[in-house]
Amino acid sequence: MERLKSMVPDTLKAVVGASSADDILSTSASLLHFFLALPEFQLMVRDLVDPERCVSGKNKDAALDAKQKGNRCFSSADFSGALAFYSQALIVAPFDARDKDKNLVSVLYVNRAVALYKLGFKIECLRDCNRALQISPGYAKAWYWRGKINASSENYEDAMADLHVANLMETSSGGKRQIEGEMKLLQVQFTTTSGSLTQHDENIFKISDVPHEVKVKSIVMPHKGRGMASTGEIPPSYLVHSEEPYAAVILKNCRHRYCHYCFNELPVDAVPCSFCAIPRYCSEHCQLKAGHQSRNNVEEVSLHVEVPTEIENHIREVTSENWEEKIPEHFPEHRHECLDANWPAVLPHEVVLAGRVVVKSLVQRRDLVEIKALDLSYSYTELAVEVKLELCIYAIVLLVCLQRSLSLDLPVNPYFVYQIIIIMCQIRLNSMAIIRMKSSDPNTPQDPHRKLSSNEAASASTIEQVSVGQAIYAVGSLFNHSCRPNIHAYFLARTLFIRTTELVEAGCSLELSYGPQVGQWSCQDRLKFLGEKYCFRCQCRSCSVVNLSDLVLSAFHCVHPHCSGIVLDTFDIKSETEKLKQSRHAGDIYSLEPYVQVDKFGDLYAGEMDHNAQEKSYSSLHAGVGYCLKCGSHCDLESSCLMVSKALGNIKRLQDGIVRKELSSSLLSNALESLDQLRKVLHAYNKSIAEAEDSIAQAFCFIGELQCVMEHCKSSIQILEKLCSPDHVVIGYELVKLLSIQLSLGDVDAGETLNRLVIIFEHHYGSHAAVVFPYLKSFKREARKLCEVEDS
Ligand SMILES: C[S@@+](CC[C@H](N)C(=O)[O-])C[C@H]1O[C@@H](n2cnc3c(N)ncnc32)[C@H](O)[C@@H]1O
Repeated sequence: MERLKSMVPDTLKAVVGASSADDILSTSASLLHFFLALPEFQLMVRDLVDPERCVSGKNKDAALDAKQKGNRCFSSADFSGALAFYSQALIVAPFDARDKDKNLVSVLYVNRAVALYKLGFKIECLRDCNRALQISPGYAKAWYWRGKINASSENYEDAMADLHVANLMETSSGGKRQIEGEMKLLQVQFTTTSGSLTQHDENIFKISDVPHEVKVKSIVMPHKGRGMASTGEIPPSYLVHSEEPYAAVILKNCRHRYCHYCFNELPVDAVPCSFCAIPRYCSEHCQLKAGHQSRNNVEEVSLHVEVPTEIENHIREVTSENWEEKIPEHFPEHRHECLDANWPAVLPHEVVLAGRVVVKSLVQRRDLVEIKALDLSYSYTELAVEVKLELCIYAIVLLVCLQRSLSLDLPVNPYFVYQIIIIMCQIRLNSMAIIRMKSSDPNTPQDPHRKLSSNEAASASTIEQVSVGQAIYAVGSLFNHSCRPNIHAYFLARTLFIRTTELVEAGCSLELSYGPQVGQWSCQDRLKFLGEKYCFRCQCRSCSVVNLSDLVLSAFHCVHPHCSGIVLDTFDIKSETEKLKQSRHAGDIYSLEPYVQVDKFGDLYAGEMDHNAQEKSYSSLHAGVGYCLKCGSHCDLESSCLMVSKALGNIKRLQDGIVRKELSSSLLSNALESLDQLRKVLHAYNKSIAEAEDSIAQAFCFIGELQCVMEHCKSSIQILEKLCSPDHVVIGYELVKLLSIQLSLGDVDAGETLNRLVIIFEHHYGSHAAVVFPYLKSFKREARKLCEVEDS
């Protein structure tokens, strides 16, 4: 991209930079004309679409090489290593390649099944045996291992039938003897009351919670454009919206860990795309939904002997592809991208997402005259020159790639470039990051029934949110932003869910947070982020009134230790004064009374005032730079700032020590001293203190001093409760940490923490709380045990 950008002549760059939304068509024409005549551009596009140069193509030699490495690991009993190499081989193995006389993919599935068997992954082993048999129904080894795994799961009837088929298919006498030995053993164990190893796909969520009757409608709001509002009163925790994405794409750094369709964590028996070496799916179900087609090169089974009907039925049942299950009409997102093309692997994920939107729109309209995908707002004119140039170039590259890799006759003309630019601008403004909770995903190997104990519990239970995908939701995009939202959005698989977090009155707008929230970011930072990322100046109420959180987030303490007043520096006081000018509600300022001398503002808010009175009051606030807003005492901000920066330096060194796993006692004692200093000079609710408390808690966790971890964790939560609110979802995340420590310590307060945690999570995730946080179950079990011990 940088090379292409640098080739654009300055005059053309200037035209693009100065272009407005109305000029996109003419700018597209000039740029397209320039690039189509540029040999470097043609070379680059050829690399992106040429199957010969494709990095994402299948490669038999690489597959055989990985298989051999897997075999070596297996021989030395390194089954995890073998599993990894067989999985790697499956990703690059061409679907029709042969290994000696067998289909290579089936061989690899069976090899992986055996490694999974050795590692105790029963369901995964069975699934891999089935996959091998669906490609090669006559593969004796696959039947044999299917029999073994069914037998070990006490599924004797199936096991016997599998071994019977294995024996029929096996051609070597040694092999037959082994199978017969196994059958004899099984005969002894055989019981008809077998527990069946049911094959279910755990990665597909069964969503029982559907939105209640619709209580939302689209409205047009002053300064915010379209938005969504309630039609009647909506209770808290009410599911107001759920939606599948118009199009979605996985982030590049998540390709190896998450399913490319549903974005859940991949199981150990992930299924690769049969045609290219990039996507991995958690199941055939996801693979099919992403656009995979049923295979027609399945091998024939030829049985030379008479077999009983039940065995014939068993073979048919196991080997027939179970892909005919009813899948709702769905656009195959990945299908057009995997015809040996490089571009989906190489171009940024937003560009691939734009490609998916374009193709879906074309396929749905069934004509190639116009792409009219989404009716979403976008910004172009306000974008920086470099951003505009990049968008235009990517649109041209994408169009040419789509034209060459699709069998559709897609015209490469300025009008199409223009439409793709608009789609890219819509994606910039409206796409949502699909989030997963790290270490709390329902499909992580973490066992939700495991006992929480020792300092492992303390360190493992930090909730981290990870962006795994980017998606466009047609209706979800209409919800506007508020820095104090009244709805909460989250994802299960690809589905977006939106729930109220408070009682919403009839006609009230429903607004979620695009990222920055009161208590987490300062007002200035929120405005900056929203301006840069979404091109708007936030008009939510929280940005126009004075909030305690905005005042204290980075404030200093009054020089009098017992005064709770706030001392602001120039930067904060300027912006807060600006808000005061806008404020017309006395209540906004009176609620700050414990921290600010309200009398100073007098009747400022009691309605319309004369200009001089306003000026006088504001200037008295201006005079407060470095002065306590409550008692007026002066604070030497210069020396305070120096002290804070030194103390924060020590906290940073402690954090680095934790990351490097090198924690000396001097690092910890310096950090504790620094925390004391921060407490002296910063306001009691300053966010830096909460962060320092948290880092120190982590350090104590590292050395196993759980009592200290608990104390610092509680202190951090107390500050966050003031900054956000006691029932904010981030408090829930912090309570997870505290609870796991309390459980490890056998602290009886754990029950109370658990109750708070459950209330917060159910408030934000409703009946999905247990799916999003599967370990809630083990927390409940542990807390119950603790209470029983206490009672007895
Ligand atoms: C995802 S869209 C929301 C729907 C949009 N209002 C529409 O008419 O399509 C985001 C855009 O809505 C507007 N918007 C959303 N929240 C806003 C807020 N708090 N203040 C001002 N504008 C807002 C901005 O123009 C922003 O770029």
